[in-house]
Amino acid sequence: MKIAIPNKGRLQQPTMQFLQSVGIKPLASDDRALIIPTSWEGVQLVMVRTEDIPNIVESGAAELGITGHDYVVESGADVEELIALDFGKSKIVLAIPQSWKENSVEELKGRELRIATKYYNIAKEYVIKKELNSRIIKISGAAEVMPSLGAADAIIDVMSTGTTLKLHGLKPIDVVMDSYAVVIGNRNWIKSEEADKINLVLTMMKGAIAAKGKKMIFMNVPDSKLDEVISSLPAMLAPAITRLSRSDIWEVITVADEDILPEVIAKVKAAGARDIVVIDIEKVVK
Ligand SMILES: Nc1ncnc2c1ncn2[C@@H]1O[C@H](COP(=O)(O)OP(=O)(O)OP(=O)(O)O)[C@@H](O)[C@H]1O
Ligand SMILES: O=P(O)(O)OC[C@H]1O[C@H](OP(=O)(O)OP(=O)(O)O)[C@H](O)[C@@H]1O
Ligand SMILES: [Mg+2]
Repeated sequence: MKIAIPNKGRLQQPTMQFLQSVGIKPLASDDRALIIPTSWEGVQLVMVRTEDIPNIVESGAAELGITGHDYVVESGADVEELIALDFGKSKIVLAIPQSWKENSVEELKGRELRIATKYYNIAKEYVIKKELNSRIIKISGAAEVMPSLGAADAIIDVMSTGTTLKLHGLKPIDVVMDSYAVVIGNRNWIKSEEADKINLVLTMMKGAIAAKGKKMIFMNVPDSKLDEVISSLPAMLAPAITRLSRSDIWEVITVADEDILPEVIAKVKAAGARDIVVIDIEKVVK
């Protein structure tokens, strides 16, 4: 089976890291190779442009793909968005020159606008919905420079921190949509001969996401301290407890989010836990 992934750009590195956490590791091949075998027998990565991935997956040339939600909508491809990922987060915004007095899209009604964007279809639908008197100018990138060049009045483009807009004398006045990286699938993947393999890949992807930032904590607790240690754990952490053979020591095992780890360790240690061991969790398959 094939997974189409970005061969360059913003999503490339985080996609590779995500696949690594799933256990899908690219095997060394020619740097220029666009189809790469992986450590999972029968799973190949197809390296293509982020914006082409929805159409490639719709065609069935790759069963799965990782791309941006914005490109799924823009392409109009009939694919399934299977898993939302926690990277590639951005907003597609309408931005106008800072020097304009208008601060909302409503105030732009009636004004003639040329909007430069690489999201032609998204922009088209947006200006109709907002009843703007606009002409959409399709460009391939560097939208932020178009207003100061005089090639457009406004833009619809990706914003994350807003630094690029500010640098070019622009201000966002409306969010057209939120975007994030997604795992997409061909509509007929379930009928594919490789459905079992695809299903396993999806299960492992969800497992890696569920495990992210989660730690397993083991500790030894003397009989006399057990109640105190258990009650010092945050309420949602339901621990497993086992008595160590032939001793008055209990082993207490629990799972905690990374961000509350220091607090949990400090509390259980103060309550009498010893030999505290913390282990990364790789997958949580439900
Ligand atoms: N600053 C950003 N922060 C987070 N996500 C972003 C950012 N910029 C773009 N993205 C997201 O990354 C994906 C690809 O972005 P983009 O269209 O900029 O292409 P790129 O990967 O940077 O390649 P190119 O070199 O063609 O610009 C899109 O889904 C987009 O929403
Ligand atoms: O709001 P900001 O945090 O400034 O981010 C927004 C910028 O990030 C992206 O560009 P990228 O860095 O991917 O470079 P590119 O122009 O080569 O695509 C996007 O196209 C914007 O230009
Ligand atoms: Mg970019």
